[in-house]
This record gives sequence, C-alpha cells and structure tokens, in this order.
Amino acid sequence: MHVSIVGSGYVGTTVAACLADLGHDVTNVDVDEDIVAAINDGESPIHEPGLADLVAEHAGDTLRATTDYDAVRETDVTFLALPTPSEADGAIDLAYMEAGATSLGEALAEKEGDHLVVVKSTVVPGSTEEVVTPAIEEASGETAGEGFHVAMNPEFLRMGTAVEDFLDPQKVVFGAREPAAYDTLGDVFAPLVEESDAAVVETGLREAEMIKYANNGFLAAKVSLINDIGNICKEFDVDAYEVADAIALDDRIGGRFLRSGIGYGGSCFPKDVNAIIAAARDAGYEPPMLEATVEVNDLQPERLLGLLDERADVAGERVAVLGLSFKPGTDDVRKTRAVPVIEGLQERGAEVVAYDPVATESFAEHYPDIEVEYADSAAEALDGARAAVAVTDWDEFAALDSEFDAMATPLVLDGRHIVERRDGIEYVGLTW
Ligand SMILES: NC(=O)c1ccc[n+]([C@@H]2O[C@H](COP(=O)([O-])OP(=O)(O)OC[C@H]3O[C@@H](n4cnc5c(N)ncnc54)[C@H](O)[C@@H]3O)[C@@H](O)[C@H]2O)c1
Ligand SMILES: O=c1ccn([C@@H]2O[C@H](COP(=O)(O)OP(=O)(O)O[C@H]3O[C@H](CO)[C@@H](O)[C@H](O)[C@H]3O)[C@@H](O)[C@H]2O)c(=O)[nH]1
Repeated sequence: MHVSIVGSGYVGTTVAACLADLGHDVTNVDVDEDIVAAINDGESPIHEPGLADLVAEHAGDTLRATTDYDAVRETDVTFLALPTPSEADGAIDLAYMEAGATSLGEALAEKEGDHLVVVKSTVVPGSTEEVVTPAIEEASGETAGEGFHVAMNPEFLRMGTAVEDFLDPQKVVFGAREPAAYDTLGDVFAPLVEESDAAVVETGLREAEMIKYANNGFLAAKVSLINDIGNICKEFDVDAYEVADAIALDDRIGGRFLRSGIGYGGSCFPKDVNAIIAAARDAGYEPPMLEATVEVNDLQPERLLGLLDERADVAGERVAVLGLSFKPGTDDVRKTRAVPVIEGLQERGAEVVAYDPVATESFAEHYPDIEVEYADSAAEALDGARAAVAVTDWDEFAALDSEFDAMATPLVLDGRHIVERRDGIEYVGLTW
C-alpha cells in the first residue's frame, strides 16, 4: 500500500521505517527540512536501536521524506504523528494537530478518490471528531465519510525499544466509525499482525483515544502506587523490592512496572496523565486516582533529597548526579527526574556535577538555564564529591565499585535501585 506519515519525530519515523520494512511504500511529510534531508540521505533523525538500519535499508527505495504535503495525494492512507504537547494547566494543546490537518485537507482538496486519515498522536476523547475532522473538512471542502474517512490508531511503543515494540505489539487498536476504515487499517497492519501475536481491537474513535490514556494512566498509577507503598516501606525499614517481588507472584498484580524509586518522567506519562486529568475536569469530573498519581510522582525527588538532608549539609559541597535521561537506553531528557533533583541540590547550595552515558548533550541543549558541571565519566563526577545521587538506572551504574573510593565522603543516595551496595560506602535507598 502507499502510506504517508505526517510528522517524522520519534513515532513518525519509527512507524514509517517499520511500515516500509513490512513491504509498504512510505512517504514522511515533515516541516523540518533537516529531518527530511536526513531520511532521504538514509539516516535516522532520532536515536532508537535498530531504526538507523531500517532507514538506511529503505530510504531511496520504498521510504522517502518531503516537506511538500501534496505528496499525500499519491498515497491511500495518511497517519498524523504530530506533537500533542501540554498547555500551562496540563490540558492538551491541539495546535499542531489542527495545523497538520489543515495542510492535509488542502492537499486532499485536489485528490480524486478515497483517502483514509488516521490519527496516530495521543489525543483526548473527542479530538479526532471535533478538531481534526472539521479542520480537514474545511480545508478540503469534502465531508468526512464521503471524500475522506477518519480513523484513530493509538501508538504504544516505548522510547529505547520503539522499533521492537512497533513490530511486535501485544495489541493494535483501530478506532473508526465505518467498516471500510477497519478494512484499510487491517490491510496496512496485515503483515505485522500475521508475524506477531498482536490482538486486533476494533472499536470507536473515542474509545481508541481513551484506550491510550487508560493504558498510560494505569501504568503511571502503578508506578505511583508502588512508590507510595515504597515510601511506607522506607518508614518501617522494609525493602520495597522484596515486597514487590512477592506481590508480583500474584498474577492479578504481575511483575512489570513495580520498580519503586524517584518516579516516572519522559515525554508521555507526565503529559498524558495531566492531559486526561484536565479533560476530565473540563467535563465535570475530578479524577482522584490520577491526581494522586501525579502527587506521589512529584513527591519522590523531594523524598530522596530529604534522605540526603538527614545525613549531610551539601551547601558549598560538590554533589554528583548520576544519570540525566528519563530512563536508560535513550538520550531523551524530557521531564527527567534529574531536573527536580539538580534544582533541589542547587537550592541547598550544592555544586552539582552531572554524568550520563548518552544524554549530556541533549540535557544541556534542553535545559540551557540549568548550570551544572558535566563530567565525561561516572568516576570523574564522583571524584571529590560529598555525596552522589543516582537518578537513572543505567547498567553501568550497577558496575561502579572502586570509583566511589575517590569521593570526599562516600555517601550514595540511590533513586533507582541501581547502585550495588558495597563495603566502604554509606548506601541509602529511596524505598528500600
Ligand atoms: N515518543 C513516544 O514514545 C510516543 C509513543 C506513543 C505515542 N506518542 C504520541 O505521538 C505523538 C507524536 O510524538 P513524537 O514523540 O513522535 O513527537 P516528536 O516531537 O518527536 O515529532 C513530531 C514531528 O512533527 C513535526 N511537525 C510539527 N508540526 C508539523 C506540521 N504542521 N506538519 C508536518 N510536520 C510537523 C515536527 O517537526 C516533528 O518532527 C504525540 O501525540 C505523542 O504523545 C509518542
Ligand atoms: O517500574 C517502573 C517502570 C517505569 N518507571 C519509569 O516510568 C517512566 C516511563 O517508562 P517507560 O514506560 O518504559 O517509557 P516510555 O518510553 O515513556 O513509554 C511509555 O509512554 C509511551 C508514550 O505514550 C507509551 O507508548 C508506552 O507504552 C509507555 O510505556 C520512566 O521514567 C521510568 O523510569 C518506573 O519508575 N518504574
């Protein structure tokens, strides 16, 4: 099939390269000329394991990119993989969706025959019908269900394992109103569904939109619940990881997402939980569980710094921060827990020296107002430090050993259950 993907960021590039790999002919449309040039040069514009190989293999053949929306007319289906950021109050900002839908509509105005538009971005219930569809109708002069059709297909891939997750999903969700839309989506995903054990969920547009928020809300709440339990554990000198391992044996609970610590970050959980809370409030419902999810998450960095305060006054002292990315395996620093930790340390007058195996550059670019010293290795960060705070569970932090000997005082606060306890360090876990 001929498929176009509008927006070529983390999701758009991954989906495009994977669909090309599954045998489709794919065109990426993006406003960013550097991204377009990179893809056409056979290079991935983002860092994701396996993606560079797929882009290199298919670019110039069944994968291409352009800034020209007219290219969508040569395709049967267009996925919108545009940003859906937060407004100041956490509500979803649909401006990129509206702009993209308008440009798409203008291009479709001159297309003969059917076209399926699929919202891939994470949007609150009603957005596809009430914002995206009218924008396309207005710009194209066509009516949804006649000149073009609309569907919603949320994405569940994770950063760091995006290619693997997209190609081997547990489910694919097709939201639509017309049987023909399910059929077309079925054709796009057929090679993937045949190769994986993915369940196919056919549902309505609003249900598909909500499934994405329910998925992320549930997982974020699971992290906050184990953090809440972990904070209780700490008060009673109980190891929350031993507790988690035991409750995980109950398959109604399951073992995933039970790692307590400094909380969730990233471009999805914080944004999506806040967006669905804001949408619920707007509709007249205050969701206490999701509000508590955010509250507990905001508490964790301060809990860790509180444990530091009980042991050391870091004013004027060098403190090492280990990890800047929001999780291991990525250089993504959006909503990383490193920010509240560094800010909290600086409020206490500490001189922060930070180290991350891959995310230093993106952190410095993303947070130009945060002034810290960046180290080239964990050993360099630890050298002369009064204390160390582990923020990201990079494997290499588990292997640290004699590096701690160079600290001024070997006080190690672990926010991720990653540092190995050893003789000679004062080890403090957040929930264990
Ligand atoms: N990143 C993830 O892990 C993930 C996973 C699942 C769902 N999502 C959702 O997918 C959506 C996209 O997220 P992302 O992380 O890929 O975003 P991103 O910021 O990485 O990429 C968005 C791309 O859209 C382009 N763009 C902006 N305006 C445009 C326009 N008018 N026309 C064409 N291109 C335009 C940007 O240049 C950028 O390349 C969001 O709704 C997000 O919540 C993200
Ligand atoms: O037991 C756990 C598991 C995760 N986390 C933290 O939770 C955050 C999110 O982790 P993860 O879900 O692995 O990363 P994302 O790439 O943000 O993926 C989430 O967000 C995506 C965007 O919506 C969805 O597509 C994915 O399904 C969903 O897992 C990170 O800060 C993790 O450190 C914990 O603290 N404890």
